[in-house]
Amino acid sequence: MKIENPFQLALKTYRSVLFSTIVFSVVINALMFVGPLYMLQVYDRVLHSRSEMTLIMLTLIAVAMLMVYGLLEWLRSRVLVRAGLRFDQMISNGVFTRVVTSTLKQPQARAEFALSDIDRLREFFTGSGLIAICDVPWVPIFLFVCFLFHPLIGWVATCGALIIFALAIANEFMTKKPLAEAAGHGQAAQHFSNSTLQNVEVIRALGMEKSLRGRWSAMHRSMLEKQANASDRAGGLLSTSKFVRMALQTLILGAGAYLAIAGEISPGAMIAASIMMGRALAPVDQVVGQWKQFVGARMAYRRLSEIFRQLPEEGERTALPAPTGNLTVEQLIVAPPGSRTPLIQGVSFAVKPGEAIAVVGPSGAGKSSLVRALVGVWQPLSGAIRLDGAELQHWDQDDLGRHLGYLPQSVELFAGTIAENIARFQEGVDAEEVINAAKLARAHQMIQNLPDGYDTQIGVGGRQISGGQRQRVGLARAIFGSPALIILDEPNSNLDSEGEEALAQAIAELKAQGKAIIVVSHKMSLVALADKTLVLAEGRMRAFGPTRDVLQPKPAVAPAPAQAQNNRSIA
Ligand SMILES: Nc1ncnc2c1ncn2[C@@H]1O[C@H](COP(=O)(O)OP(=O)(O)OP(=O)(O)O)[C@@H](O)[C@H]1O
Repeated sequence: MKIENPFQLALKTYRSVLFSTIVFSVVINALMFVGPLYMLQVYDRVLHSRSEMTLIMLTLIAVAMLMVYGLLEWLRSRVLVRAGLRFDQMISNGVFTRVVTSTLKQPQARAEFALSDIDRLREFFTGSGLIAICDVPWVPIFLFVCFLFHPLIGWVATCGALIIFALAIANEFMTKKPLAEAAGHGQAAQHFSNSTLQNVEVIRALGMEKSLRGRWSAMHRSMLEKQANASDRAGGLLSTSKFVRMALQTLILGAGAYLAIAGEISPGAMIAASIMMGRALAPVDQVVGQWKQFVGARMAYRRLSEIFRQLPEEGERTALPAPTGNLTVEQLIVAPPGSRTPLIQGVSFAVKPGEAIAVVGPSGAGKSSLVRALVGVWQPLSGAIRLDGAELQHWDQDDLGRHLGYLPQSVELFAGTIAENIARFQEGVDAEEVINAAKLARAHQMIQNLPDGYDTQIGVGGRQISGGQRQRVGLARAIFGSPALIILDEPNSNLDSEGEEALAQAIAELKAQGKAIIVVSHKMSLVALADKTLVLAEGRMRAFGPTRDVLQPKPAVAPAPAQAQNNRSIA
């Protein structure tokens, strides 16, 4: 049996809403007859009989029915808005997860726009777009009534509706391509500006503003040109359809007057026919007016279907017992997402609880690439990474994350307070847990010295604290929740000697607690703490064994004792 994804399920639940929208639309459209019927009665009956009582009664009935009409419109919009919220609730988490996964797997795919696609689709469903479509089936009914008045009136109205519809189709064909291109250029420009603005300080300091602005403005201009192209094409058609609508109102009254003079219809029918034609053309007009929204919603629907198709729902994974920190890596080959060119080739090693391993090697050796695979961010091309015997892919990613401590090279903190960052933004976390992690990371005192302590807002990317402070908070975040395996990618790159000393103490304490630790570092002070060392060069494992054995016999890697100061660099 084919399992439906959350998007298909959400669309399915929308069907019942669609049904009630159709029911509402039926009654609302039936009430559209109130206006023409009222005019017919007033012109052909009341004006002849001059009965004020009849006029008052008719008017009261008409007003009462129009009140029902207003009430139903209000109810319909309430039902749709609520359904829209439900639709959003059903898919937004799924979309967010897929955007994260897709961005990891194919960063160039710009999956983040799927998040605004949810709004676009919801707005279409809850706004006038869907209502316009539900009203379209009424067009033939209203036209039929026009024919009942007189075939000539029916034909004028039908031709009018056909011309307006044909203009809308022509509009779609002529603007589809430039509008899609404009959307593509617009997204590229937005993506570029979003990522560029994250580095405003460098832009200003290095005088890069002009060149980057030039790049952005070229993308922005391309979007505008395509949009202008679409608007140019649509402009002529829009004014033609406006003219057609106005001309039709005149023509129908003219045709009605002609038929009234000829005695074929009553003057009341002439006015009623004009109103009826207005009703018949209204949904056509609405569909034409909503066309852009409709096209946008269709594109959003396609993109969302695609992202759900490409990244199917992952079945519930069997919950594995908490790991002790036994990591084994076997013949690992790793390539970055979307590539088959390996950056890591044939790496094998193991780390046990209570053991620390240092990963060393020159710049570009593949140390961070290895770490990305070890934390499950990059998938191995072949080989295996096992945590307590279970391959990383067999873990639920969130579950795995709780047992992993990871400090990336660039730290990557998020806008929020220090406490929120240390607690990995989990809700309902005990403050003591946060403080314990900070104490273990030797960051407690530093945090206390900040203006608002643990409640200090650190801004986007943690820019409001220093690089060294970021690294200490990042370490506290890595060890929050007492993970079994802790992987630190150059954790001391921004630390002063006091910070390095604190880091060494933290690592020693974590080791004593039985944590398995992997540290990437260029600094001897940290490598010396490791029980074993893995030497990487050009993505390959050059050596692996007890730190003393790996570093001592090779003077090229471990300099002579006279130079072996704590802070010297290796590799
Ligand atoms: N996302 C990526 N896509 C393609 N190639 C990448 C990607 N990330 C890294 N590389 C390449 O992989 C190689 C290893 O990079 P990596 O960051 O793993 O090195 P490293 O040993 O951590 O270096 P450093 O000590 O300077 O941090 C480099 O040649 C780099 O260009």
